[in-house]
Amino acid sequence: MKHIKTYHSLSLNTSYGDVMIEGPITADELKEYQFHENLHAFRPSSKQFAALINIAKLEEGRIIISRINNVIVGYVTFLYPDPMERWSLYKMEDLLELGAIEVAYPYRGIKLGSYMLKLSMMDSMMENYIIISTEYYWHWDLNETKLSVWNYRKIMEKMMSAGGLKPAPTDDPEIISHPANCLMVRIGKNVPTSSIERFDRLRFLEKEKYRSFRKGL
Ligand SMILES: CC(=O)SCCNC(=O)CCNC(=O)[C@H](O)C(C)(C)COP(=O)(O)OP(=O)(O)OC[C@H]1O[C@@H](n2cnc3c(N)ncnc32)[C@H](O)[C@@H]1OP(=O)(O)O
Repeated sequence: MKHIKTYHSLSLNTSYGDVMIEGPITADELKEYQFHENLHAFRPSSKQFAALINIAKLEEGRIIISRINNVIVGYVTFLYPDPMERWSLYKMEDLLELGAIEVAYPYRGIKLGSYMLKLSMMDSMMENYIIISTEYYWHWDLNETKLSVWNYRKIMEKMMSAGGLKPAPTDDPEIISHPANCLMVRIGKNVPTSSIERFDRLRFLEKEKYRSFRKGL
């Protein structure tokens, strides 16, 4: 599969001034910018910036950013699921994971997350992918926001729906270990039925396992 990346951008007028939402951004372009020090929800900001640069270099990797002048204040990543994870079991070339989305603390609640997802889907290539996002409440910034898991889950659902991702059932043990966790999915218009069927099996691997135990019964 050829992963064609087409750049899109939009400018948002906010109380913090104009914010440029743009991407997919190349690794060289990323290196031209500063990374806001408050982008540390997943790991220290310098390490996260280095991770983003590496993702941008991947053939399938996509980085969409929110930028004020030359400072990156938000980002979203798309790449193949981690080879250690269930979602890479069938090595589906048309299955991408929304790996992480983050907006620096002072700039939250002004729709940057929603707009980054909207912009991500403007590239018609995204219609060729199944996009997943695994939502685990232990990845959420409950400390800084002081929100309950359920209110945080509401934010995630609203924001993800801006990119067309919707909660979808699965029997993944980690996801079903807490009712606020969920799998979010967007199936592009050009995804073939064979991929959708393979993805359905992937969502319900436990069922598959029991079916194979029953062989001959
Ligand atoms: C796959 C993963 O990455 S899971 C982990 C997700 N990332 C994190 O938790 C990292 C820390 N959190 C963040 O960076 C941000 O809070 C994000 C990325 C979750 C949300 O980004 P934002 O730009 O603030 O989201 P955005 O402004 O688009 O808000 C989406 C909706 O939630 C609402 N919302 C956002 N923050 C709050 C809040 N603190 N309280 C109540 N509602 C809120 C918005 O009003 C909006 O609702 P609306 O569409 O009805 O107006």
